[in-house]
Amino acid sequence: MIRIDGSYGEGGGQILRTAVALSCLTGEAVEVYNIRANRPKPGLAMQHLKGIEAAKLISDADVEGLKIGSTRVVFRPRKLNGGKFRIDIGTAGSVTLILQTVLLPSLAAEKESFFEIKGGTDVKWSPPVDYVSNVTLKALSALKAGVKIDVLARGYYPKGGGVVRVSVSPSKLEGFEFSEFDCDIIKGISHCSNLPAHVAERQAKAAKEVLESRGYNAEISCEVRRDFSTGSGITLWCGYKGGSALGERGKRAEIVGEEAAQMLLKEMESKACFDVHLADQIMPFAAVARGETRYTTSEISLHQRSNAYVIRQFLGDVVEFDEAKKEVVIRGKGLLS
Ligand SMILES: Nc1ncnc2c1ncn2[C@@H]1O[C@H](COP(=O)(O)OP(=O)(O)OP(=O)(O)O)[C@@H](O)[C@H]1O
Repeated sequence: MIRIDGSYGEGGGQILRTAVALSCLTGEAVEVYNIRANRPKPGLAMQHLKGIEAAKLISDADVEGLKIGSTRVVFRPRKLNGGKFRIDIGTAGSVTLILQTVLLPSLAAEKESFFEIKGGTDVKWSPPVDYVSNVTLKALSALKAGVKIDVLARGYYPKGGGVVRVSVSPSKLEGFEFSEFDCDIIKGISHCSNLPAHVAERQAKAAKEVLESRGYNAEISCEVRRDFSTGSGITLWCGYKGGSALGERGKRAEIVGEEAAQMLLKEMESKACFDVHLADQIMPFAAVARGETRYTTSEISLHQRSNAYVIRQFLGDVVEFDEAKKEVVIRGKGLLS
């Protein structure tokens, strides 16, 4: 059985998600201990628990330690299944972090998979759903992954209730060399629910002004909704880079727009091809693809290092960091060919 130290690197939820995803895909049982040891409340939180439950569902796994606060989990997958799955996180836990657990193994299932996931679509410390649709999936489609995401409702903190439908086709992933960064036009979505339309409009206008003042063209659409939860946010992207921000009570819409624009601009200042987040998200996919994947990143983060650690336990030394060039080279094992 593969053993993973959950306190490695940033010691957060990422190690657990990558470990469980690779366990489902390879069929190898895994034990993860010291789970989220470096977090103020160590062990499984609801979002992590739901991610493991989702992985259990698609792989018919036998799981030990599946409860809130648990710092050790043993996951023994049986057989990967395609089909229809419904996952209700119950809170505003991130739907995109659930996807980080189930997407990779579902690409290896014999049949197509359809997920309906209910929770937070735009919540702190996780990729906004528009980032996944427009940045993560753009990179995954270069690796030939067949994934489609539809957002039916948005879910914000604290009520959640956002709904996404995701279809995943069995795919033979291939490595890809991502070249230098190139940005023609910045795109974006500014959204709000149960708030006046001017909230989304002001977020978009403020972001556009910042981006245009730096010489970029920006096309930002507005989405004004009446969903179950109340909130707002904006996600911007260009090439393989993104920037986003969320509204909060007492925070002016203009500040939200400016924050997202500044986050994207900071990434665009670097000549790297990927932003720091995409650079960790793509690693497990590239590691199982056939052939080599290469990209530069604005930063070699702890999340990337801990993903490399987990990948090494399952697949050997396939990830290499060139610290000077800030380049990640992944020699894929061709498990999906
Ligand atoms: N603004 C953002 N845009 C895109 N991706 C993001 C953003 N913020 C976080 N992410 C991604 O979300 C994931 C978060 O992983 P992390 O381990 O921090 O989360 P977690 O499960 O909530 O863990 P913990 O609570 O233990 O920190 C990473 O893949 C990271 O790249």
